[in-house]
Amino acid sequence: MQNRTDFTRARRIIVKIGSSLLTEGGRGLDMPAISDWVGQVAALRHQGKEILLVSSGSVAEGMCRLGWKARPHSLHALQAAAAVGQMGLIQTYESQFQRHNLHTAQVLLTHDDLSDRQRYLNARSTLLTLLELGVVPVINENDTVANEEIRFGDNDTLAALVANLLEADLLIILTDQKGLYERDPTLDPTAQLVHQASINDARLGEMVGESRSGLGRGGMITKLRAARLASRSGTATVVASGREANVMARVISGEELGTFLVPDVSPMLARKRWLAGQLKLKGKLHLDDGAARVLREDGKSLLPIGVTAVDGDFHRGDLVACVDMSGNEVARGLVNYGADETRLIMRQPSSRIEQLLGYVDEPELIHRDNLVLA
Ligand SMILES: Nc1ncnc2c1ncn2[C@@H]1O[C@H](COP(=O)(O)OP(=O)(O)O)[C@@H](O)[C@H]1O
Ligand SMILES: N[C@@H](CCC(=O)OP(=O)(O)O)C(=O)O
Repeated sequence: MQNRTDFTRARRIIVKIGSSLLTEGGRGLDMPAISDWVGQVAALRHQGKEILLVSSGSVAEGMCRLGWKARPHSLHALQAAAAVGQMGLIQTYESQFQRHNLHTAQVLLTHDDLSDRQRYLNARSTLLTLLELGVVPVINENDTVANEEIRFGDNDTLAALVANLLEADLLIILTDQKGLYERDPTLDPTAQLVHQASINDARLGEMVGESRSGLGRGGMITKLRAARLASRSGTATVVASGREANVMARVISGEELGTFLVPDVSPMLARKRWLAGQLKLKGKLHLDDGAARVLREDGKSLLPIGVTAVDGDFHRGDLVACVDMSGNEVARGLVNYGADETRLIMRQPSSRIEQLLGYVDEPELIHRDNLVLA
């Protein structure tokens, strides 16, 4: 997505709503505002868009419920506030989405969940299943177990990691400013809004500053970093004001709102780079002619029935090569079953996986989204 007009084609969209917006100056959740954003998400969902909300606000709401005036410094006090506040946050979203006949799901993640290969696949499958079911996932950091993160409280990064996890088309970061300005507008009211910039533009780093609201955490620094991270999966980022009327649909329609941080690669190239770059091959799957053909020609997922032999010792989430009957590499990808399990289910239809293993993770051995052709 290199132009705003491309956003009309965006199908999978992450919307991040920051603490600075969600809480009315520390006086608890801003219910009318939340009701409005939920209405916007619901309208997009009813149009067939897949929307995931990354919502902050647990610490701020917890502080309000506990009657605390200042953000505590102790990690455990922050974690306690987050645990109390998350209840209010999720209750609010659930009741608001119910009015639009939509189910929500609470998903609490830590950064570790997304760097561990196995948990990465689990999180991905769960979120994709929720989207297929028409549910709107409401994601926040799992503050009860996160330690460093809560101190920096950075849901911008979490939203970018979710964009990577699901190869989202678009990440919309809603905050209390109209976008990214040349300088912090709360310090310099004459600063101009940046409408569009490449995420590689080195000048951006000099423009962004920290949060000064006392509620938000990362300021624009983490938003810029998040946009760079999101671009690794080819995801485009727009930073815009959550107070702008009907902001989500207007951004998606291509209207020039906020700051568009243009990614430098296409999603496909990004995925290839990612698979090629950070992972070591852990094993090899030998494919029969039919499987090699559907992978090469139809871009299909690899099913166990097309595998004739397995080399190596690998686990769910590891990178493996797929070779044809002459030993030529067809593709490589992240495997859904470990080597021993794969040996049990190879040459078998997916319908037999449960009978053979006692459970089913996925019907595919490698999902096409996790597969890159050689
Ligand atoms: N160049 C900039 N443009 C806009 N805002 C900036 C910039 N530099 C720093 N900021 C600060 O970032 C704040 C938004 O970040 P933050 O408070 O963390 O919000 P959120 O809770 O939405 O993540 C703004 O209110 C502003 O003070
Ligand atoms: N998980 C914390 C995160 C706070 C946070 O990241 O805030 P921000 O990115 O400034 O919106 C919470 O819900 O309060």
